[in-house]
Amino acid sequence: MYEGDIASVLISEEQIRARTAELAEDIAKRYPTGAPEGDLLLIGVLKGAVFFMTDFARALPIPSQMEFMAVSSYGSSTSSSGVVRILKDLDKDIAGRHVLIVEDIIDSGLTLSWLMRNLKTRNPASLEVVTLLRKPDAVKIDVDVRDVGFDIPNEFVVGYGLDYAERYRDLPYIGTLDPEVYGG
Ligand SMILES: O=P(O)(O)OC[C@H]1O[C@H](OP(=O)(O)OP(=O)(O)O)[C@H](O)[C@@H]1O
Ligand code: HPA
Repeated sequence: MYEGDIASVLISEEQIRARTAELAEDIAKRYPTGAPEGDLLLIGVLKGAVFFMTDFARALPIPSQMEFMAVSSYGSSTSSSGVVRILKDLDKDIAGRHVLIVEDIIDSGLTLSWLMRNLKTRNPASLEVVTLLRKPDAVKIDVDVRDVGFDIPNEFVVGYGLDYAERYRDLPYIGTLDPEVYGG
C-alpha cells in the first residue's frame, strides 16, 4: 500500500500495540473505579487520534467513556501555527469529571497547549494527557504531559491516524514520508 511514498517504518504495528498496552495498564492504576466522578472520560482529538483512541480504550482495564473534539490549527499542511479554531466541540459538560486527552502527536505543542487551557476553564475534576508520539526537538511551547508513547525525531511522519493531505491515515504503522511526496 502506498508503495514508494514511505521512506521508512519508524514504529511498527507490534511496537504500537505493546506500548499502548503498557500505557493503558499504567494509567488505569491512577483512576479508582467506582469514584463519584464517574468513569474516566477520554477526549480524542479528531481526526489523527482516532486509531490510538480506540486501541487505547480497548487496552484500558477500567471502564472509560469517549468524547471527541475537532480543532484546526491554521498553518501549512506540515506545520501548525498555534491559532486554533474549534470545528466540533464536546457534546457533554465535563465539569467534575476525570478527563484524559488522547492525542496522536505533540509536534510544536501549540494545539495541545491551547486545548488544555480551553478544557481547564470547564472545571474537570482532573485533566491529563496521553500522547502516542512526541517530537522533543520540535516543541515550541512546553506542555505538561506525563504519558508519552514514543519520542521521535523531528521528521514528518504518517500512518496510524496521521496524515499528509488526508492520505496515509489508514497505514497500520508509523512511517516517514519520502520527501518527494511533499516536495521537501
Ligand atoms: O503540536 P502541534 O504542532 O500543534 O501538532 C499536533 C496536532 O496536529 C495534528 O492535527 P491536525 O491539525 O493536522 O488535524 P488532524 O488530526 O485532523 O490531521 C495532530 O493530530 C495534533 O492534533
Ligand atoms: O509529523 C506529523 N505528521 C502528520 N501530522 C502531523 N501533525 C503534526 N505533526 C505531524
